Amino acid sequence: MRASLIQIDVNENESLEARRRRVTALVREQAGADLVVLPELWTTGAFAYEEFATEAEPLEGPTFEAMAKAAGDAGVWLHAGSIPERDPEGPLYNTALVFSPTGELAAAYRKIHRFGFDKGEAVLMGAGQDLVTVRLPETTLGVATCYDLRFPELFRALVDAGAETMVVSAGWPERRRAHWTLLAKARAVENQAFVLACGTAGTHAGVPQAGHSIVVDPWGEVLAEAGAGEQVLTVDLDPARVAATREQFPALKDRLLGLAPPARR
Ligand SMILES: O=C(O)CCC(=O)C(=O)O
Repeated sequence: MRASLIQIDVNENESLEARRRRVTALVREQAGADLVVLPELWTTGAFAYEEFATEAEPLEGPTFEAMAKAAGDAGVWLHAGSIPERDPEGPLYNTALVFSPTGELAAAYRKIHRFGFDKGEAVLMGAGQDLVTVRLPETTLGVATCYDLRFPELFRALVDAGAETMVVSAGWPERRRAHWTLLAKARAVENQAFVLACGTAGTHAGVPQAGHSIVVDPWGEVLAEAGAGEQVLTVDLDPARVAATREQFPALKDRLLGLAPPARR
């Protein structure tokens, strides 16, 4: 299975429309991949709090339309990162979109853990409630967004829901890059799953971004890691490694604390 993570440079020198056009072209260029992943809130930037309300889109807005078409044109599964979603009957949400290779919406995931403590996303957006997994022919994706990476219980719940490949789209800041790398590896090792973590490059709203998108295998080995700038990180994965690792080192079967055991394969 070939995955391409597109680590987009998000900065204020480029208009949202220009970036959407550029990203659409980049996705189309990934024809031949099985899965393409984009970062969190790449239209506005994850720290551009003032723009969340002004640039929020209905679920099926311009970014949805562009990404659905790009997925269909390229014939790839596309985790299109997230958008600030305007729910006509509720608050804004930080919503990730996943499209099938025919351009159909396969899943929408509203970020559960909002970042900012008492400001920013934590007060400007509503919290999602639902876990999201997506069945691909080769693997089952577990979907998470940025700050979610700090909450191992979410990933364990995704394992219980059948996830084998955790896809994390993010706008992670440079000053906590060490946490990003460490947590991506930890989530892979503890869940014996692939982790595909795609962040942004550049600086927006005065916050330099970490870049360093990373792909970790179920044994915790780093298969690929991006640098700081805009980059397409392409990697070939063997999805059978998940079952093999869980079989050879069956730590998930030793869970206690009253949690449901993982389904046996
Ligand atoms: O947890 C962190 O350090 C960064 C989280 C974040 O930037 C986000 O969720 O948007």
